[in-house]
Amino acid sequence: MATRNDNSNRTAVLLVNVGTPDAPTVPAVRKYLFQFLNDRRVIDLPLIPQKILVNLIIVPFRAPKSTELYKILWTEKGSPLMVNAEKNRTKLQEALGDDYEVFTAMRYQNPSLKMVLREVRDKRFGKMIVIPVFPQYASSTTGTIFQFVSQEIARWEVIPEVRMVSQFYDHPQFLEAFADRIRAYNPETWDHLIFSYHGLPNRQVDKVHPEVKSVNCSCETALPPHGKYCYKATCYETTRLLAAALNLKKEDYSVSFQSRLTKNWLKPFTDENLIGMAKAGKKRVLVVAPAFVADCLETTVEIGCEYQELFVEHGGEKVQLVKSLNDHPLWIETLKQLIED
Ligand SMILES: C=CC1=C(C)c2cc3[nH]c(cc4nc(cc5[nH]c(cc1n2)c(C)c5CCC(=O)O)C(CCC(=O)O)=C4C)c(C)c3C=C
Ligand SMILES: [Fe+2]
Ligand SMILES: [Fe+2]
Repeated sequence: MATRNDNSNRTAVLLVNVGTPDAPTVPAVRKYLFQFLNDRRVIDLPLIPQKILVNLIIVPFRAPKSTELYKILWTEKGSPLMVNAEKNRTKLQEALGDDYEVFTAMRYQNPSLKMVLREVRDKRFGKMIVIPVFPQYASSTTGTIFQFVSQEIARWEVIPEVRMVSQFYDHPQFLEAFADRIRAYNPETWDHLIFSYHGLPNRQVDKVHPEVKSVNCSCETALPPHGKYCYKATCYETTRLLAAALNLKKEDYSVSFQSRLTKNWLKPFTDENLIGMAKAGKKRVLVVAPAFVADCLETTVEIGCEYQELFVEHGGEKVQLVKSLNDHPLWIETLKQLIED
C-alpha cells in the first residue's frame, strides 16, 4: 500500500462542477459571472462583441438580480452546489479507499481548478481521473473543463496517466438514482412530469453536427449516429431511458429547456411549457432536472420558486421540483463505477 508521501501508485480523482459565488453579495456574484461569462466556450461569440456584451451588458445588469436569487438559495452551510460537492467528495473517498485521493474543484471561483491541479501535480500522483459532473456533454461545461485541464497539464514536467470522463447520460446507476428520486414523489399522482434541462444556444448545438441543423435533427425520437456528443440528443436519450425505467406513457411527460439567456436557445422553453400546461387545465406538475446532479440556483430557485409563481399566475396550483441526486448512494456508486471501469 502506498503511503501519503508516495503517491506514485495512487490516483487523484477530480470531481469538477461549474462553481458558485463565494458569497451571496453583489461583488462576489459579479466576480463569479465575470469569470464564467468571459469563458469563450460559454459565450462563443467573436471576441469584440463577446467582450462588449458580457462586460458592459450582461454582468453589470445580471449581478444584482442574481445576487437576490443567491440570497434565497444560500443556506447556513453555504451554496448547496458547494455543500453537496463536499459531501460527494467525502462519501466517494470513503467508498474508494486509500488508493485514491478525491478532490472537489470548480471551473469558476473556488476551490479553483487551477489550485487543485497544482496540488495534484505537487503530490505527484501516478494517475489522474477528471470527472466533470455533467451527465450530458456540452462544450460550455465538460468541454471547457477538459480544455482548462489540458492546457494546465501541458506545462507539467511529468504528465501522469490521465483519464477524462466525458459524459454518463446513459449510465445505468445514474439513471436508477434519478428514477429512485422521481419515484419518491409518486409520479402517477401528478398531472404531468416535465424533464427540464439547462438550455444552450442553438448555435452551440449546431456546431456539434454542422451537417444537420438541430431543428431538423431526429434526436427527439432516437439517438442519431451523430448525436453522441450532442447535448440536445443526449438530454432526450436520458429522458427516454428514465421514462422507460418508470413505465411512463408518452402523453404523461415532456422535455423542455430552462435558464436561457436569449430567445435563440434550445426549445421548447420550460416556462412556456408550464404556461401551456396551466392553460390546458393541468393543476399539479412534477419537474425533474436530470442535467444537474446537485440542487443549485437553477433548480431550487428557478424551478422551485420562479416557475411555481408563474404556474399559479396562469391558473396552475403546484410545481414540485424533484430533489436532485445530491449525495444519493446510487450517485456515489455511479461515480465509483466511472472511476473503476
Ligand atoms: C447542467 C449543465 C449546464 C449547462 C449546459 C450550462 C450552460 C450555460 N450556463 C450559462 C449561464 C449561467 N449558468 C449559471 C449557473 C449554473 N449553470 C449550471 C449548469 C449548466 N450551465 C450550474 C450547475 C450553475 C450553478 C448555479 C449555482 O447554484 O451556483 C449562471 C449563474 C447564475 C445566474 O446568474 O443565472 C449563468 C449566468 C450559459 C451562458 C450556458 C451555455 C452557453
Ligand atoms: Fe449555466
Ligand atoms: Fe442533435
